[in-house]
Amino acid sequence: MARPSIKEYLASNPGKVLVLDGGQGTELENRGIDVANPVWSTVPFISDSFWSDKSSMDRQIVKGMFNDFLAAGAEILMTTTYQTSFKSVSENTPIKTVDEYNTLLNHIVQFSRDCIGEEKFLIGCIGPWGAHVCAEFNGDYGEHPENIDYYQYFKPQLDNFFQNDNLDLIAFETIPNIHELRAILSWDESILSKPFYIGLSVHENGLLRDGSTMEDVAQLIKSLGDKINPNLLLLGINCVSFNHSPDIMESIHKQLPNIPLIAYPNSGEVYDTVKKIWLPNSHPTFTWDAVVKRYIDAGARIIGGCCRTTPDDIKQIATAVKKYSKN
Ligand SMILES: C[S+](C)CC[C@H](N)C(=O)O
Ligand SMILES: N[C@@H](CCS)C(=O)O
Ligand SMILES: [Zn+2]
Repeated sequence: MARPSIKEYLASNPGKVLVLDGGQGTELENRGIDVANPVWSTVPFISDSFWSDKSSMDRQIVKGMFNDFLAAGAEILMTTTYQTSFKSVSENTPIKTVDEYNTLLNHIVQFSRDCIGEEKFLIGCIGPWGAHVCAEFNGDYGEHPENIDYYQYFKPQLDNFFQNDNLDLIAFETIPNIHELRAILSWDESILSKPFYIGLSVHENGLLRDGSTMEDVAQLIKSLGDKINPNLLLLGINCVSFNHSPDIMESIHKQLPNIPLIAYPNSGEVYDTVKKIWLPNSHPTFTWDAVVKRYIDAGARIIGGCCRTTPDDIKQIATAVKKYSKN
């Protein structure tokens, strides 16, 4: 394989900070794909023509997105599979069986690998239960979040991703609820058998979207002691407000100084879950230069952008990473 294991790579290059790509779903939307759909950014991959017609418009758009993130400086990119759980797909598309679902995931991963080449790292992206019920920004998992069978929900996507050698790292992204976090952290190497990370969805006030504090999160992790899955490579935040993200990163680093961090905030706009549109909020007062410096000082090893960030944002991140990391 052309690539080293990401775990070994990060360990043997302690000053290296990898540049991640930007908001894929919103970038596809910027380029004309209508993602206002129950499977959100999975939508282009559902049509047969994406796979049968090599010159299909959607195929060119997805390829163009990867090319532009690469050209901007991304060194690690993800599959566009945030809302591609078996439950979301089987309830909302003509794909109904696990076999058909595995074929879909295999095609998406291979297509993504072909787009980025053999040298770059590829992340298998898994959105939270909150993506399925559109609660990733409020953490509202109903009256008994502790009773949700998270493993059952994630299992088909995990089973596929963990056996696919094209994927270097698995992402549990935009996790807004501490019960879901507890469930993921309870799975050992027999379930999570290669490197993974967890991206938390955190409110502007620094609380997990369900109201849990970063102290609660840290306590949960510390309570695992040496039972923590050694494949947990990084912890961090994604799709949180750009402006508030450095404070949140510093708070996590203070609680958990030994865990390598990952950060990829959104633009600071706010998602309207009913209309499925982005509304302006606080305008950025910081620059990527300032934000990236603070992330690196707080122990970030992977930095990129989430929703509504574009190749231009990734270019600015890459420049700042070069300036502040000991690459
Ligand atoms: C990260 S959000 C913008 C993804 C889309 C959302 N789960 C929805 O279904 O509308
Ligand atoms: N990986 C997803 C994140 C959604 S919050 C995307 O970039 O579209
Ligand atoms: Zn996002």
